[in-house]
Amino acid sequence: MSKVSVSVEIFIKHLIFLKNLLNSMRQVMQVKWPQASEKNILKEKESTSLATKPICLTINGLSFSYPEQTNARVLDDVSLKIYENEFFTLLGPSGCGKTTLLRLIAGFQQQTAGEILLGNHSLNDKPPFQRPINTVFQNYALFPHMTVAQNVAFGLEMKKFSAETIKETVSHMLSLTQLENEAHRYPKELSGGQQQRVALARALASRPKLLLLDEPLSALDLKLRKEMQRELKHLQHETGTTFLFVTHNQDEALSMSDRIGVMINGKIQQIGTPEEIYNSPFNRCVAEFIGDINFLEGVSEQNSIILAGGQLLPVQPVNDGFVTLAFRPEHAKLNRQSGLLSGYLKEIAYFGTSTLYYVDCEGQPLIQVRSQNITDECTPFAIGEKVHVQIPQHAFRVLAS
Ligand SMILES: Nc1ncnc2c1ncn2[C@@H]1O[C@H](COP(=O)(O)OP(=O)(O)OP(=O)(O)O)[C@@H](O)[C@H]1O
Repeated sequence: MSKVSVSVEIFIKHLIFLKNLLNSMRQVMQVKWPQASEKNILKEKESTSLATKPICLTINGLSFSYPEQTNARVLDDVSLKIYENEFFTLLGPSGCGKTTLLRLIAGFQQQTAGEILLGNHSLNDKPPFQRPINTVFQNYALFPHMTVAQNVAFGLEMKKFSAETIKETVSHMLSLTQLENEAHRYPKELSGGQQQRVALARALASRPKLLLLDEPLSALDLKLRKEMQRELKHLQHETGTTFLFVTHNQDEALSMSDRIGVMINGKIQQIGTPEEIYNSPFNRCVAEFIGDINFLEGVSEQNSIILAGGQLLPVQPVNDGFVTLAFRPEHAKLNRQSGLLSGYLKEIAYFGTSTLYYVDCEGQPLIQVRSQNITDECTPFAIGEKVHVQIPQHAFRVLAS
């Protein structure tokens, strides 16, 4: 036999060995991955259930640049629908264009392209005072020379409601916001939380069709902020007003909203319920912005993905070439025996209710594993220790790039 045919034979034997190895690993791991069709089903379910709801606000292809920034679009082809009585949150990092979008909806700024509709009526040519929309600003913007009651009555007086209606409405709003005892005090005599409630009472008193809230809780300390989050939800429910709430705080968005629109660099990246946004982020930008997450880089190989550390995952890749997989730290578990990944414990951060472990796995970025501090079932892990990371099959998401 010639040298060439011997080499070919060895090469083929290697191939067969590798193929068998792949198949046996596939069977052992049996990882089942979310398929694109599952995502589509989710979308369809959502759109069918929402299709019957009346629409409050429609934004179609909205774009905007500030005059001095003609090259850069602050908003780039933004489209979304908000339904009546919905608590919709626009979530995004600082500078992504959230306030600008609110200013366009309120009419303080005019879009360069696109359309805004309230119900079926275009707002394009309507000045701010003709739009049945109110705004609650970050700094409250209360009238300092007016009492709480006068602040709340202001919008109603401008609209020339009768004295009796104004008295009744102010009393109702002060009761809803628990400000009855503060009616005759001035803004400077109130705490931050009380001022926030006056701003809300004033904005809701004239029964706007849509209330825009621009980071209204950001000036409050954490405890008060949590209290006000619950009060805001309660107020929205009691008044039945549609809320468009803006924040860069993901916890706030996840805990308060019916749906969230994630905005990054002037573009809406994903719209969904808090659970959809958290559990099924559409792309890496969204996944990175919402909560802690781990990314694994890999290369697609037929029906599998080979991780940078050489591990093989039997998953149908969504595209050829490089792929990104994601999983949340709370879905993984540290272990001393075995796991998909292994490495050395690099850092430990204690958070009271949970502990976050950072594991240095070869060929991957630092992997985070969050463990609830509910039991002391195993000897505590120590920095430098060799550990394994178990990741259940349902934890993985294959992300669009
Ligand atoms: N009046 C203005 N003139 C020029 N550029 C502006 C003006 N206002 C905002 N910008 C720019 O537009 C972009 C979006 O700003 P915007 O205030 O809408 O962001 P944001 O998401 O609300 O940020 P934050 O959460 O910090 O309030 C930023 O790059 C900002 O610098």
